[in-house]
Amino acid sequence: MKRERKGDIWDFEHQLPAAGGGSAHTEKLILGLDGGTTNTICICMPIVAFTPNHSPPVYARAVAGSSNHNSVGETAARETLEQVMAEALSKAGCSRSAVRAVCLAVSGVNHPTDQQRILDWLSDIFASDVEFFVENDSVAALASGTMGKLHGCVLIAGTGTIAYGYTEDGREARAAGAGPILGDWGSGYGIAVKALTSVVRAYDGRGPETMLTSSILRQLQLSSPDELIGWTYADPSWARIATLAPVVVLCAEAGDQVANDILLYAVEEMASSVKAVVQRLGLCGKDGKDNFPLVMVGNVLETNRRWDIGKEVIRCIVKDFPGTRPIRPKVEPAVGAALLAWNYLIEQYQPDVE
Ligand SMILES: Nc1ncnc2c1ncn2[C@@H]1O[C@H](COP(=O)(O)OP(=O)(O)OP(=O)(O)O)[C@@H](O)[C@H]1O
Repeated sequence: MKRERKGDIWDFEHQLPAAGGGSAHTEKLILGLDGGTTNTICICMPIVAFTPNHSPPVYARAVAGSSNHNSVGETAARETLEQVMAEALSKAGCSRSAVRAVCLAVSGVNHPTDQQRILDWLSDIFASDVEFFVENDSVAALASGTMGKLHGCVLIAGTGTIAYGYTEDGREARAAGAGPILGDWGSGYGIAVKALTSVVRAYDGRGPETMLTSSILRQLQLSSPDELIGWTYADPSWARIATLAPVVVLCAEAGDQVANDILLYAVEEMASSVKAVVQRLGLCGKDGKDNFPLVMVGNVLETNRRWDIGKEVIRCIVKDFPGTRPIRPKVEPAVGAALLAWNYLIEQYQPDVE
């Protein structure tokens, strides 16, 4: 089957209906899943042509809990994934037989054995002609910025942080993402831990006074830094500690030097993760000037009023790699996952696309 380009719309010799045409009950579908440590999102997208400048059509969206097998165990992770796919299909008014491809991008998939286990149970659920893609969740984040193309680097910074990169010939590399104990200082958790440490150091007389003390105590409704010991021992979970990161930004914006230094350190850490990946994969070319997409995802990189962490990270990277093309995705990672499968199906059907 050949693909023709008509204006800005990819058409497929009438094999694919145009967006909005036909009923959800008869169209072939792609399921895109973004499975995180906190929740799992599944979207259902028809296999239709759409203009590159417009959002991909999404028929249904369902949300469930964690599907990271490291956090919840394999049985619970599988149940969550099955449940969220069933719910998305039900919302779209479609049955499992309409599914043509499934792209599961799940955190905790780090090794070919993880992939194989998921592929095995997916093939028990769906018909034999369904295409499966099982990837780490950073793949969906990258694809959400590149509209399904696996090329470039993605920097994710939320509770945790990781940099992941792919070349067009299928090589991949990652940096950071090993957890806070192993040095993810660019993460929301890393920023918050540095802030809490600074408060304790100031209280002991081991470090400079900082506005972080009053701001963090106010935020946590505590009256003395001594009480931070009980607060951290009570529940040291990463997500709970990481919620303090915005306080650090506010203090830095108000001129606090300690908070400012914590953010500068986080910026350098994130930039060095990206640079390591870009260099290992040669995304920047031999002279370091080639263009490559850098997809930026996660709340740490979202725009703050004055101290914009994402902008500072980009500034640091561009100094070494002027061809960096920063992208803030317009679609969510679950849609990125679906687009990955969409692109693959198109390439399969249209091998002689220009
Ligand atoms: N305005 C802000 N400035 C800096 N950091 C922020 C801001 N708002 C939230 N954060 C940080 O972002 C974290 C949440 O980010 P996000 O929701 O992207 O990640 P997550 O999905 O919880 O974690 P992960 O991506 O690691 O699985 C918060 O816990 C906090 O550390």
